[in-house]
Amino acid sequence: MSPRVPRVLAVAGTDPTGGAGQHADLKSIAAMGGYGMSAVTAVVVQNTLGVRCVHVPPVEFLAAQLDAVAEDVEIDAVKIGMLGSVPVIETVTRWLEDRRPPVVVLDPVMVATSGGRLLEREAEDALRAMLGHADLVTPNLPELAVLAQEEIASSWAEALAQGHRVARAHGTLVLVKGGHLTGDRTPDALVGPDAPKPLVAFDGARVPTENSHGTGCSLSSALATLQARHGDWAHSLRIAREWLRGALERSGDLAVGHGSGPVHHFHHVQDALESWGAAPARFSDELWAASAGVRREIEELDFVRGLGDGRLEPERFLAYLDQDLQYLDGYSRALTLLAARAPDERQRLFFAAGAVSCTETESELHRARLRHAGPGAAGAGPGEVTRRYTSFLLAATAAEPYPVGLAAVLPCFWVYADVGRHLGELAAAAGTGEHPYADWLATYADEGFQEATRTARELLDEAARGASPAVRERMREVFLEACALERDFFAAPVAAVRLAGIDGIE
Ligand SMILES: Nc1ncnc2c1ncn2[C@@H]1O[C@H](COP(=O)(O)OP(=O)(O)OP(=O)(O)O)[C@@H](O)[C@H]1O
Ligand SMILES: Cc1ncc(CO)c(N)n1
Repeated sequence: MSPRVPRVLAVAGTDPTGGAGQHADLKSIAAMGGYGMSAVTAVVVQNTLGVRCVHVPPVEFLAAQLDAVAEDVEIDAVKIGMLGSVPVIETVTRWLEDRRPPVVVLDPVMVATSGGRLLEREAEDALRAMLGHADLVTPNLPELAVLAQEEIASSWAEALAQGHRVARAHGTLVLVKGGHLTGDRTPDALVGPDAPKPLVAFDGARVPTENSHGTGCSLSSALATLQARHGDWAHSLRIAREWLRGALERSGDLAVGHGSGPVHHFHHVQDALESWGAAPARFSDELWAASAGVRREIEELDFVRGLGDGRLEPERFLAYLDQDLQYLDGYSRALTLLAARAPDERQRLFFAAGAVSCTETESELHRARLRHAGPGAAGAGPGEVTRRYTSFLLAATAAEPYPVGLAAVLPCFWVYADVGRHLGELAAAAGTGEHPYADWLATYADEGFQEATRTARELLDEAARGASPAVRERMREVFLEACALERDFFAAPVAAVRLAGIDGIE
């Protein structure tokens, strides 16, 4: 009877960044409902950018690991990955001869996705000689060519024919994988020794991502696990492919490394966690936490305290409003640029509406105040911080990737909404009588503004999910830069008024 939770052993090398090798195997085995175990063949110093060096422990040590597992645990399937050298191949072969588990999947690892050899060239013959021990061999196209001792197939039809020659020569099943084909399809097919026609073939559109570190390891260990449970290779391949597609599509949820990143092995578990009410980890939460220091500095500014308790001198407030009006002009243009670049109608409308509201509602409030204060209240041109902040916004929204533009405009929503909420509390605490800035405070504490802030945050999280690690890093930088500019902006009117030497301020 097939075990409900198959016990699957990965015999493979390591990847300290967790995306390939036995780390990917253990995650994939667990993701497919198996119990994962691992014996180390080689300790590999690598990351998502490349392989740095390889240490092969004495083979006696590997043999002892294999025996320790087999003497204690009934192994339902084994997945063999990186072997590296002839003595390692011979050790694993001897173990298979003695204690072969019912399912053996061999991924003939030769070169990492990131480049870097993982099999010595002189070990290729020994690896070929081992193929007959496997039920299924899962080479990528360059590995298939080495096994066939032929040129790399340049079309899918050639790859299938080559797969059949390897299957026939070694009496095993071969999974011919199209991951290395050029073009937008990634077909996979199972080819047996008896006929060139595949036993089963699947096709699918290539997932547009650079995050393919460890896909081969992940697919082969998922297949070993599913096969131990179902005993049907075609069915196992169908499920494994569907899962791997999700793992590739959701790889952007992970922010791991600067090169070809890992796939998200547990994307389905993340969905389950969210459906159980576990708070999803949001990229915006990370950014918010990183900005805590700057936000504290904002709350401690004289200007902000005075605005909250109503004691702020009117001159300071007018100097601030004057700059804010000019700032809003730039901000509105930045939102318009984002609207033009938005990938869908919802986002386009959101930013276009934001641009309108900025110019009409908020600016009107400012103008009314400035008019009320009489001639001379409006200063000359934009101050240094106003100029710096608006130039930064326009550059980010016009010339950087769209998600980076989103990160640049978000603090103006979010920090303001947060300061507005904080000011509301200060105003309530100050309590008595008419608050001189009540109408102004109300705009930012307003539910409509808070709602717009929530939407802008959701859009940023959505964009971050599809972004590369490099773009996410840039989003983080730009978000923090915008928060620092918010702080400088709140601090500027005091500085400017001081510089102008207006009486009664110091
Ligand atoms: N961008 C992609 N979109 C969809 N499927 C992909 C993509 N990249 C890889 N795959 C699938 O992943 C599986 C393994 O791919 P591939 O042939 O590239 O393995 P590999 O080179 O052995 O991987 P690695 O060396 O990274 O472990 C195949 O089923 C392939 O179709
Ligand atoms: C240890 C190990 N095995 C396999 C691969 C192939 O991706 C890798 N990069 N590292």
